[in-house]
Amino acid sequence: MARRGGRDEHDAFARPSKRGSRPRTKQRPEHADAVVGFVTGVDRGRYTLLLAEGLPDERAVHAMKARELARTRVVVGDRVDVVGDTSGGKDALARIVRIGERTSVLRRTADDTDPYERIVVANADQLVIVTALAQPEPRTGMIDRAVVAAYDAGMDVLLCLTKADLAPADELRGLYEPLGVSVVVTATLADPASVDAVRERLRGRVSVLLGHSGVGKSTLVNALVPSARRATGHVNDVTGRGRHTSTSAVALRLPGAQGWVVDTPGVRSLGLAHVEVEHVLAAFEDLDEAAERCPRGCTHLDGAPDCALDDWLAASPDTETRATREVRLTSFRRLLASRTASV
Ligand SMILES: Nc1nc2c(ncn2[C@@H]2O[C@H](COP(=O)(O)OP(=O)(O)OP(=O)(O)O)[C@@H](O)[C@H]2O)c(=O)[nH]1
Ligand SMILES: [Zn+2]
Repeated sequence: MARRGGRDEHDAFARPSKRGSRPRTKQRPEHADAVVGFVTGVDRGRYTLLLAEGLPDERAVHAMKARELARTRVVVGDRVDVVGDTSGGKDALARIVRIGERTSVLRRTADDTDPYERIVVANADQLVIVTALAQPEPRTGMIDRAVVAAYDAGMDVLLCLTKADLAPADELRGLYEPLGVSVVVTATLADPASVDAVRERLRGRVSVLLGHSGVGKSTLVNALVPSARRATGHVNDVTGRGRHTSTSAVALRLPGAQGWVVDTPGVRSLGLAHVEVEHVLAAFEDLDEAAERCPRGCTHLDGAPDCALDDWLAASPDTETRATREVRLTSFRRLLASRTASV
């Protein structure tokens, strides 16, 4: 359900024609010489971009935002137009003049540590929820919430269950597959070949990796992108933090330009205050259709008066369909309920 493509606007920007089809206005300088860059890193107002991705003149450049974008946030995954010194030389500094329309926006809600709602990553296709099968024990409340955040953002979900050498995956698989979540099981250290299934699911896509400290996310990232050399190890008992000092997201390219993984070392939870039920519902075609007959403002939760999802279940044509629908509805309602659960 993640929308790929949608690059037309950017292609238009990249077109070298000086007589572009867009009107010139005084407010918005044309910047006909702008080129498109992909934001791979953000560090205190300094952006790292990849230009001419996949072309012979592909290069990384550093850039700042143009003054007119001072109040606009640029995040990892953004496609931006840049002007100025785009040569990619060591001291070259380009200028971001426009941000491309975003196909998806993964947000985190304001919380105790950060009073602002923020966009974490733009234009990602899928959220990879990295969860250990043991050490630490999986917490389904956290997984549910991440699924909600991804569906709200318009992203697919891949549940990556790590440390399969320590515990079986059947139970979690049974909980999440009915929600349309793809599941892969890995044992990165004991069985490096198990990572191939993850690689397969990442190919050609922009994927955000999200996981709690100690689940083996850095170990996985290092297996996927050996040049990344993410710090791995145990959690600091005193601070409760991992060894990472950086907290901003960074996009890492899979070998052979087979897609991007965005690591989010500082993001421990996404927060769901901004989530709209309708966005989550849209990820479930069958339920979405059935819910068209719900009363206005229906919460679709268990016991919601006249919720058409109950009628949809009751109208199952046979026992097998009923069993499938029941699992799906129960799982969906569990997801919705996780929005307001305290964790
Ligand atoms: N048994 C087992 N241990 C693993 C596996 N993958 C990683 N580990 C171990 O789990 C611990 C945590 O791994 P990391 O990769 O550092 O975990 P992380 O999720 O990046 O955590 P932070 O570094 O705190 O963000 C390390 O001691 C790893 O060696 C696995 O497949 N099986
Ligand atoms: Zn309803």
